[in-house]
Amino acid sequence: MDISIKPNYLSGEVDAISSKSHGHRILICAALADKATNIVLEKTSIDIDTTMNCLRALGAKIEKDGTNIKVTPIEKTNSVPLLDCMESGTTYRLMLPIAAALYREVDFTGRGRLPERPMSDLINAMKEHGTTFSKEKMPFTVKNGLKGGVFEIPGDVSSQYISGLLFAAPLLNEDVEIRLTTKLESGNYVEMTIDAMEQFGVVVERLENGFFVKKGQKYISTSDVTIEGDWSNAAFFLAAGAIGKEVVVRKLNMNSTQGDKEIVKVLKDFGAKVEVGKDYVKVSSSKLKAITLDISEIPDSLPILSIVASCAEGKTEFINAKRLRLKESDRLVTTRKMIENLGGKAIEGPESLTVEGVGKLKGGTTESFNDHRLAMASAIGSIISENNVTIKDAEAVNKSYPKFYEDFKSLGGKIDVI
Ligand SMILES: O=C(O)C1=C[C@@H](OP(=O)(O)O)[C@@H](O)[C@H](O)C1
Ligand SMILES: C=C(OP(=O)(O)O)C(=O)O
Repeated sequence: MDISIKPNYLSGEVDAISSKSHGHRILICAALADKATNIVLEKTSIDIDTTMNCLRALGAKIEKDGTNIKVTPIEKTNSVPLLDCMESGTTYRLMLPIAAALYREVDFTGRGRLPERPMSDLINAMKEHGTTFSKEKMPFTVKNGLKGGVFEIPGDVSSQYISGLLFAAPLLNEDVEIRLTTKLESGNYVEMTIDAMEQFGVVVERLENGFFVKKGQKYISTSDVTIEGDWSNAAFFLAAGAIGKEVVVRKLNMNSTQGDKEIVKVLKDFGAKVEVGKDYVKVSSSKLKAITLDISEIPDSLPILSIVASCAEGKTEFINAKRLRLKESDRLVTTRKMIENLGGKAIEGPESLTVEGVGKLKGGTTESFNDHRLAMASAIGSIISENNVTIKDAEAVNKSYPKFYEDFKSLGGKIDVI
């Protein structure tokens, strides 16, 4: 689907959708627990549905009734489960150690760029613990289970490796220590994992250089869990406020462990007017100034922040961005191309992106690059464009935010499908 957006300010209020990252984690803990858990999840996305389907393949029962989801824990089957991770990195890296711990044999497959995204450090760490893989890349068959002990793994490729090993740890018969061989990046996502595990009764100890999970712990079902609002996706509309008129995003948890709640501070640093309420954030524009931002802890915010940077006086530098190349697209390349396609200026470094503030973008034709965050950032870019913005393959938003264009229109956005 290609769409054309007529430049127009967005204004008004919108509810944050359910967090993809929190959703994956609570579904996983519920599927590994001792009895059924009820989860309230406002809206799913392809990635959350993908995790649900993988848990079903492992033998969990997941029933949806509107926004209520009942998860009945995994009962192992005699067949060889097939886990299709679609294009979800989180599903793949979280489910691989879990599935290997539960089943003697399990098949994995995936689509799009996912089989090419990094996995070798996790695969090698699992091989050291007895797991065998029919091939180095999906589709493959995983056999022989997973043993506990000490896992050595880098922390600067994907934090999802660590989250996956942590989730699997209580399923193993030995203590598990995860020893980081580099500094941990995207560390808040690991905190979110530990938080979810603790909510289900599993204690994770933080070591100076890693994590420790004592053997013999069990996931224990908790009372109803509501999936919190998604800060990574709220960021798109909060940014719309910063470059346009007043926008309010509701249903956000100010005490969330989601790293992307940092958007509040970042927009303030750019100079936007930001008001934080009990469960909402209100943003409106002011004179914006360029900043230098270490993006390593909040990688998913780069595409939308580059749109904000296009509006800010001076050159904004996004540094420590090497892992941006490992996402649904190489986001240093695709974010640069998006800005260029829309008539702005961006310079790509090996591990950085510099965006020059140009005030207004020209608009024009860009594409999603099959990356939801690029499609959403381009749509928000239309606000500061002189001409219409055409986005090719705009349906990429379905990966994390299927009702993005609906919400965009509810705030006054003007979209035509072409
Ligand atoms: O664990 C998670 O839910 C995620 C971790 C991050 O990935 P990396 O740890 O690979 O940076 C983030 O980019 C991704 O969108 C979601
Ligand atoms: C990188 C992302 O997701 P994943 O790694 O789960 O594919 C994302 O949502 O931006």
